[in-house]
Order: sequence, then structure tokens, then C-alpha cells
Amino acid sequence: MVGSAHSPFIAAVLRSETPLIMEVKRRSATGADLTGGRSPSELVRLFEAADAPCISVVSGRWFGGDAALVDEVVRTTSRPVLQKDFFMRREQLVAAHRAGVSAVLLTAQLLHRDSLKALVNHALDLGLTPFVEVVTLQEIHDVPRAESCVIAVNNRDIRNKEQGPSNLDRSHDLFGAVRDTGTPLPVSASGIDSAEAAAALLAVGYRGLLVGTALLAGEGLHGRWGSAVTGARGNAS
Ligand SMILES: O=P(O)(O)OC[C@@H](O)[C@@H](O)c1c[nH]c2ccccc12
Repeated sequence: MVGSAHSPFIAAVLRSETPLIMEVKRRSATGADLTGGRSPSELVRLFEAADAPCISVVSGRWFGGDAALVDEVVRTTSRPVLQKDFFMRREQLVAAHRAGVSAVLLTAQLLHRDSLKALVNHALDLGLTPFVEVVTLQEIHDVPRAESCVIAVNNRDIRNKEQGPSNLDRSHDLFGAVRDTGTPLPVSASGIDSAEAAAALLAVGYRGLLVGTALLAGEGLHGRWGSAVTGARGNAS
């Protein structure tokens, strides 16, 4: 169902033929430059040309981000923006809302269950879409108000600052549990390094994929991903 009941962020991904949430990230967690000398605005325009339904921007300092980066991305695009940072307090959500973003990352692994619940409620009260990242079955079961949240399986480990290898099997293994929460937008995030891997994740039923490094560093922005993922969605949801 793609209707007015969904938030703008969720609706944009659900109706897209190329459901890739494309990410502006200045550096990898190991410090490698990912911009290739391109400005944030240039990257946003490249993503728009590649039909990104919405844009993710990493404001966390590990990845070279800051508030000015979020402002520049929001100013450049009219598509819904997801801000990726380590949101822990309500005031940070208020600031994100003021900056004009549509969705905020909430990392289940880093938040106590009660805090996650409070932050999901605060985000929804502000009109922000909670983008909840999970890595385990228990975390999936603990997501409150899943029908209003994006639930994203993170294929990397945030506790080692995402420096370890990615594990796409995690997304494949956890898909059924994510779908059963009733989230309208199950997502697989991080470490999706090829158009083929992306197509396989869509085929099991993910409705959106979050991709940063492979698009920034690889050939992803030159058409190949678009043609591989268009129509790759399964019917599982
Ligand atoms: O560059 P990748 O491997 O495609 O991953 C993107 C995104 O998922 C990743 O940047 C990310 C996942 N969780 C985060 C938390 C904070 C900052 C960034 C992230």
C-alpha cells in the first residue's frame, strides 16, 4: 500500500522504481575520503540524476560530518532527507527537525529499550520518521510503533565504528522477522557493494536499500545500478 497514510520519506521510497537511499558521507569510518573532491551539492545532484527517492546524510563526526553538511544537503534537494547521527536525546531530534530533515537514525544497539521507545515517540510527535537500525532478532521485536517506522537491518557493526567486514547474510536471515513487525519499509543498510547484491536483497522482499560507499567510490552513479535494481523487488511484502 502506498497511500497518504505513510510519511513522505516512506512513501517516496515505496513508490520509487530504484529504491536506493543514497548517502552523502564524507569519509569512511577508517578515514578514507569518499567525496573524490565533489561538493555535497554535486553529490546530491548526481544522486538525483540517478533517481534517488530520498537522500541520507551522515552528520556523525567519525565520518567527517557536521551540521553544516546537513544544511547544505537539505538546501540542495527537495527530496526527503535522512540524517544519520547518534541521536540519544530529544533536543537532538528537535534540532534535526529545525534543520529540515524528514527522517532520523535511531540505533537500537546503542539505546536502552525505554530510550528507544521515548525517542520513537518524540520523533513521531515532531513529524520525523524514525529510521531504526537493528542487528538482532531481539532488537527487531523491541521496535515500538513499527508500523510508523522504517526498520533497517545494518549489515555492519556500529560498535566497532563500522570498520569490520559487512555481513549481508544478516539481512537475508532477518528479513522475515522485520516484515512481521508490520513496518511498511523494511530496509537493508550498509556494505551493499554491488548491483547484484542489491538486486538479491530486493528479491527477498526488502523495499529499500541504503547505500553509501559503493555509490560514492564505485561506478554506481553511472547507470549500472539503476538498471540492475529496477524491477528487482520481490513480492514478499
Ligand atoms: O557506506 P555503506 O557501507 O553503504 O553504508 C551506508 C550507511 O548504512 C552507513 O553509513 C551507516 C550505517 N549506520 C550508520 C550510523 C551512523 C553513520 C553512518 C551509518
